[in-house]
Amino acid sequence: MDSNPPLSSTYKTLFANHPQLLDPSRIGAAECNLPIIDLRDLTKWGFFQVINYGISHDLLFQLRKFQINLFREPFEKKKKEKLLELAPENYCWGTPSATNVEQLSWSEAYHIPLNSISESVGDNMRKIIQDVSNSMSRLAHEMASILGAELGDMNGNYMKQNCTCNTCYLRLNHYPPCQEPNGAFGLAPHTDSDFLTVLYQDQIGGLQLMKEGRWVNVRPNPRALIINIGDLFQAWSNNLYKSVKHRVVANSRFERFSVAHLSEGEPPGLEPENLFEQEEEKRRSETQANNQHKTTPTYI
Ligand SMILES: O=C(O)CCC(=O)C(=O)O
Ligand SMILES: [Fe+2]
Repeated sequence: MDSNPPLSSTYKTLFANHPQLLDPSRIGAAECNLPIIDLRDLTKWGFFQVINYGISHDLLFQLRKFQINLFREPFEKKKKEKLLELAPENYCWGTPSATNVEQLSWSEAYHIPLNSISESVGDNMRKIIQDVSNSMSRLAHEMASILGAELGDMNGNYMKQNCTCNTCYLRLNHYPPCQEPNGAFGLAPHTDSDFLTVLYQDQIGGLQLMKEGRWVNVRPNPRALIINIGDLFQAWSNNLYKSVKHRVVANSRFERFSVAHLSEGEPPGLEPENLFEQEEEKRRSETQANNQHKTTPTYI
């Protein structure tokens, strides 16, 4: 017995009445390859780039201009004055506890807790920081919900519940040129302690990450933002996603700027303003433990 329905016999007359439909060219179309998303890449790398992320280049450029002007202020002013109306601890430079070059970060940074922005920063700047951080938070949540779907968290609920603006901050990084003969780290090796980091870097390069036991350079892409998995996400995903060790090498000729949006979770009993101090501390101890990886990097 035929298992197909009687399509031919039923619709024979329909076709017979419309012979023009039988021209085979009417069903022709060009061939295309659908984009392939290799989910294994996401679990292997821990770092990836996104494009068309829905944040205007103009907005990011305004933030970059502000960032450059901010770091151009005299050092004494940055050290003593509340330039962003933030506490002096929100500005940091070098690595006060370093006892050797391997532990040193040749950089300065502003940590901006996102919950305090509204009261603190001057109007124009506040708007730019708020717009960038809102957009980056939205992007982080979107990515978390895509990645979380693999783990059965269909709406990114975990991150929604645990990472709020109370626990997130922007870190403005500046890496001055370093002419010391033996080179230096702009940022000593570390993993990010947060859930997910969104990074906006300039085109100078210097970010390196650990891949299969070797350091590799990340080639900057002007169209892309970088997303990386933090320790919290690794733990929550039961090690499916990896919080990958990374560092920045200092450049002897050019300064470099980057902005990191960090989505911390709310650890019980820890005040948000202590989060970045905790992260600095974590970096310091990691630097001491991990410098055996100082090998020549290759580009990826
Ligand atoms: O500046 C960079 O490229 C990386 C910054 C970074 O790793 C961080 O702020 O945690
Ligand atoms: Fe980092």
